[in-house]
Amino acid sequence: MSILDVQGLTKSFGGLTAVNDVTFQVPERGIISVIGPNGAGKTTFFNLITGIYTPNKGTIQLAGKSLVGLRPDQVVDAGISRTFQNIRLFPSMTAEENIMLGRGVRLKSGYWDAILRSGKFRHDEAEALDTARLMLDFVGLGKWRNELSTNLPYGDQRKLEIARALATTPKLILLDEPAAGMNPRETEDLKALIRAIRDELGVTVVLIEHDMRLVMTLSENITVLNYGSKLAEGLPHEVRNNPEVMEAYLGRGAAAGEHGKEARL
Ligand SMILES: Nc1ncnc2c1ncn2[C@@H]1O[C@H](COP(=O)(O)OP(=O)(O)OP(=O)(O)O)[C@@H](O)[C@H]1O
Repeated sequence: MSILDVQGLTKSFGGLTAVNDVTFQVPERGIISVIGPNGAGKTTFFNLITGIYTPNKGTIQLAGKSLVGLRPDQVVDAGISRTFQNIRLFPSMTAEENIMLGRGVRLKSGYWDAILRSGKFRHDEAEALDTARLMLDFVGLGKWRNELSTNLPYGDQRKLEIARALATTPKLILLDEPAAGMNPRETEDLKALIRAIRDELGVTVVLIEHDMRLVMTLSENITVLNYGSKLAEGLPHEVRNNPEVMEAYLGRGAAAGEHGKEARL
């Protein structure tokens, strides 16, 4: 059964159709990748799902509930969290504080509860701390709990962002280029972590990724976007051997030269 069901999704910026009539279904507890050359519309697609942009056309349903028109925080509340292409941590906060901030979205106590430090607020705060610690341990960063996030090694900062997204207890997590800038060992660790997110937490994973080795070995299904439209969809070996997909990557001579990783399918 699909946990995420996207039908005919379209988004234009002026004359440019960044996402064009895309239909996309994600099975519950799947690990699915969205790939495509630079500018193909991948991040815009994530921005539509997470309420940052409103689509011109199309529907988005999470477990049967429509997400179109919801604000980003409401989408998180509905059960989708995400990480971003560029690291978005608060450098002057500790690893634990960064995660508690993520968990804050789920808390129900309001402004006056906080001012008055009501029982509800203290309960929520304790729960947020528990979740933060649990998620830090889950991603293997327990030892960095009280360290400023800026002092963490690069790969660990990316893991911290994943922990923060997980702290909202999502049904589905969207990872935007999680391996960007990672060395091969960090990428291997990331692969194991993504599998654990699905296997141990039961969270469905959708990732945008340019590292083809990671995509091909991790994904159960791959959707390829090109100029905003869905070019192909299928199992990793089907996508890898699809002549249209090869053309989309290699046909852009500049992309093959500048982004060698992308060109190697
Ligand atoms: N807010 C915006 N306003 C105008 N154009 C935009 C906006 N956001 C994205 N675009 C355009 O939409 C197209 C798709 O961009 P998008 O960032 O979604 O691609 P991408 O596949 O994620 O690329 P990359 O792999 O380089 O991150 C690009 O031509 C981009 O310039």
